Amino acid sequence: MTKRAYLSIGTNLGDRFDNLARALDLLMRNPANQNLKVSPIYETEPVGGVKQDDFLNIAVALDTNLTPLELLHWLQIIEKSLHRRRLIHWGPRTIDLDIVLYEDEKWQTANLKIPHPEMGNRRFVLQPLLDVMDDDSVHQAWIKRLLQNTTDHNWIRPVE
Ligand SMILES: Nc1ncnc2c1ncn2[C@@H]1O[C@H](COP(=O)(O)OP(=O)(O)OP(=O)(O)O)[C@@H](O)[C@H]1O
Ligand SMILES: Nc1nc2c(c(=O)[nH]1)N=C(CO)CN2
Repeated sequence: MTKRAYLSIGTNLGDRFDNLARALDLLMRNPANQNLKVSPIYETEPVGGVKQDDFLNIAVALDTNLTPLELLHWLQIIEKSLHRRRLIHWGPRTIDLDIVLYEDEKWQTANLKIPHPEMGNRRFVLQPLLDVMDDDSVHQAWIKRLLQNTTDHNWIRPVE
């Protein structure tokens, strides 16, 4: 059964534009993923207290025949192939791919939490997510409300 999934992707190490392009290419190399919609690219202030370079962030919507765990696994393969190293919690990374929403399903396991628990605290997730959200999505009104009410006032600006 095909499901609509929404991902958040961030990068602040190396060639950030190339990292995004490579991540999207790898994402769609899995034939279970179709109908990709990509948000504008935003440059964003690092959130979370670690001093580090600015991020590029995007969100994507896609149809997938993967289960949430299979999708997570595919995202981790992409992170590995882009040589992501996990050094500091909330620290710099070549690429980070998170599942934000998966249809209207809820997951609460050690390895996978959907909706992503931090989304409401991250303008860099909410704004691009709204950009790719389908108008008929059951989530749209909720995401608009989260964006209006978020206490995250770090800057984000679309890249020209
Ligand atoms: N919705 C989700 N999407 C991606 N990973 C998730 C999700 N929920 C839980 N995880 C788990 O989070 C781990 C990733 O941790 P990671 O080091 O990327 O955290 P982080 O990027 O520093 O922080 P954050 O997850 O808040 O962005 C993965 O191993 C995965 O099992
Ligand atoms: N602006 C921005 N800040 C972050 C980001 C990110 O993608 N963008 N990712 C983090 C770890 O998940 C921590 N802080």
